[in-house]
Amino acid sequence: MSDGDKQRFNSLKQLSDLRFPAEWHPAARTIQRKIILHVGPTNSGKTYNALKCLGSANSGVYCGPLRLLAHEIFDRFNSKGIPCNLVTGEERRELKGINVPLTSSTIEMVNLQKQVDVAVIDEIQMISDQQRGWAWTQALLGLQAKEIHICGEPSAVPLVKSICQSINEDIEIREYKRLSSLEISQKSLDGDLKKIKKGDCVVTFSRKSIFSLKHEIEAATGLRCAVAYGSLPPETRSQQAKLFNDPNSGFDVLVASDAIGMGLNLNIKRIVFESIKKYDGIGVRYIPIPQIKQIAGRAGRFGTENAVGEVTALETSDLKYVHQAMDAPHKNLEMAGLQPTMEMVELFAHQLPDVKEFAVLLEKFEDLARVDGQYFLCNFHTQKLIANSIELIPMTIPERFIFVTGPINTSDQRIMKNVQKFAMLHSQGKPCNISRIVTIPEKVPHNDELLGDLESIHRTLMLYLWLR
Ligand SMILES: Nc1ncnc2c1ncn2[C@@H]1O[C@H](COP(=O)(O)OP(=O)(O)OP(=O)(O)O)[C@@H](O)[C@H]1O
Ligand SMILES: [Mg+2]
Repeated sequence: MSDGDKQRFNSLKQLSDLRFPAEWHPAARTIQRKIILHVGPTNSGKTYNALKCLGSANSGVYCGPLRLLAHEIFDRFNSKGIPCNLVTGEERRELKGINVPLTSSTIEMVNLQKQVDVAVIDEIQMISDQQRGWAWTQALLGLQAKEIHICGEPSAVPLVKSICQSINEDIEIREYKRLSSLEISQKSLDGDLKKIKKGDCVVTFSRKSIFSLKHEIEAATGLRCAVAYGSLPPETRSQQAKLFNDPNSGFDVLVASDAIGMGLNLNIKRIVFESIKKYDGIGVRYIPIPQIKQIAGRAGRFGTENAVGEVTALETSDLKYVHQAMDAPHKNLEMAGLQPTMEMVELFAHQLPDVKEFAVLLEKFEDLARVDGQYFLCNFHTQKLIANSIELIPMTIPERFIFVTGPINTSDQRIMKNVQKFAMLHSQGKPCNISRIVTIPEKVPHNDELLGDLESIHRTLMLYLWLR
């Protein structure tokens, strides 16, 4: 290796050194922050209590995992007469002409430059998520708040404690118990859909089976079913949840995927697992234990006639796994995610002028990056797929970074094509006429394929708003 090469290698190693992420946020390090961790099972009032502190603050921010939740908190505060703004990747709603003390935000979009009295970080266990974990780490290390309320599962306690210790911050732990009891049934439904009753939420893991189950249950019981699954737009999901919760809507059963695990207010009496396996992009696997617990925990709702929740399975063979999962002790999280900032990637790229492809650049960063034992580098898998699809379109590194970190479902080929169209227009400096890119169908979709098209159109519109 020549001296020049050595120097360049050292400089690359330095630029990809992620061992001290707390130092990325010098302003937060100058504030004496008080950290309160609210932990407990699903439906134990963690978020409720954290929001009570936020509601009485002079200034504050809520950081949530989903657009749906950010909206719900925004609505909740404003309807109580506490002015609150909304900031998500797709949408900004800012109340004009008055002093607005609060902001409800999706965690990736939270403003770390602003000083506030109180911040809430919800669903902290997501800090270990392979793709999105970095956003929780960033909020935890970077929020300039005098008081930070963190809510989540007990599995996150040792990791959050250890991160706080590493930055010399004290942490107070408040433990919660479920507000309603939860019974795991000894009997399955013996495969008989006729046994589905009002207040049941039937859980299955593919869109196809959600709709076929809905039709089968409606035929077998005469009850009408609302649906909720991941690629259903958040507004529709919340409208379906409202139908199910309203005893007079005529929709008495919910057929849903794991999308009910977070963010929806649901009045479920009993969770019925129709399936306990899911295709994860590679193979069919058992649903992980923490997820079974989170979904099951949705049964039973404090202060309603469904105060005691029940959990069962459609098939006897699946009920055994549900029991095992519910009895299993929780496993502590070990590492928090990190993602380099755009500036870091840009400086890194300057040292490698010969590397033209952005995906290769990301790969080199991944190879060289060093992290401390309690952190990991979030994977660049989707970023690399997006980078490859727009590789031939001329753009600067920061522009590429915006595209590759966008909310893009890379398994949807239609949206991947539209990403290229957006990138092309941007690169040519042309305005984007969205009605030329998507056409909203006039008729309600009546089959699986048309429904898939509609979901793609929605994703494209959301990406358009995000890029705007
Ligand atoms: N003290 C209380 N008084 C009235 N309602 C409450 C109280 N505590 C919680 N609730 C209600 O109970 C429900 C569950 O509370 P919350 O959403 O805070 O639970 P959580 O522990 O955050 O659950 P999850 O893990 O699902 O996020 C909510 O509808 C909430 O408004
Ligand atoms: Mg909560």
